[in-house]
Amino acid sequence: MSDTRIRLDGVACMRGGRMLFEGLDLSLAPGGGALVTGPNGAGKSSLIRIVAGLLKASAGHVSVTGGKALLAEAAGLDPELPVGEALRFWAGLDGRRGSVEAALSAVGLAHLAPVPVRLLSTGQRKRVGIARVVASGAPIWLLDEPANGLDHGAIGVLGGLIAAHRAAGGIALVATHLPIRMQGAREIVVGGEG
Ligand SMILES: Nc1ncnc2c1ncn2[C@@H]1O[C@H](COP(=O)(O)OP(=O)(O)OP(=O)(O)O)[C@@H](O)[C@H]1O
Repeated sequence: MSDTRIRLDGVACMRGGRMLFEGLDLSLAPGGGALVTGPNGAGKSSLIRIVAGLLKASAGHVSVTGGKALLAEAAGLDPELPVGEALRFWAGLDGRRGSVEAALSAVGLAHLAPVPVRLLSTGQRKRVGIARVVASGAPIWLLDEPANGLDHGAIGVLGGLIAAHRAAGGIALVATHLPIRMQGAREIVVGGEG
């Protein structure tokens, strides 16, 4: 993961004719983390999408080196499939079908592997989304509101997974309006009128 890197220079994001943020610089090397906070509509998700390559910056330069795993609102899991199979579909694309069981255990949901995705609660669905990121093996985690719907214990588990990922040389960029513990992380506050 040594050449893994995120670098933003003077990045701006304009949406719907409104400047959400501009002049944003960010440099994350292996082990690095950044926490993006700000009110509703400030541009947290937009920043994650820019780094994911799904949205073009209005100005500035974006450079991302390394495989990315994105956790967004839509988990992209087939509602009819059992949880384990739904995760194996995605992990299989990365040649990592064998990593699903451990990833489900990491989020404390190994027992839900045979249960159809559509039967999951909100928090369980989010945790399965986190398992999908863990199973991907991607060095760069882009997490958009990963704590939404999680109980206190699960937020602690999430913090531990992010810390372990960074300790192993990964990078985490996390947008959240809930407190998530990320030691030594750069804090980015995006403005906005809410
Ligand atoms: N496709 C789009 N076209 C125009 N404007 C958009 C589009 N998508 C989002 N926006 C606007 O961009 C702004 C920022 O949205 P974004 O989802 O990045 O905010 P956020 O900080 O993640 O908000 P929240 O905390 O509510 O999730 C909002 O005002 C939103 O209405």
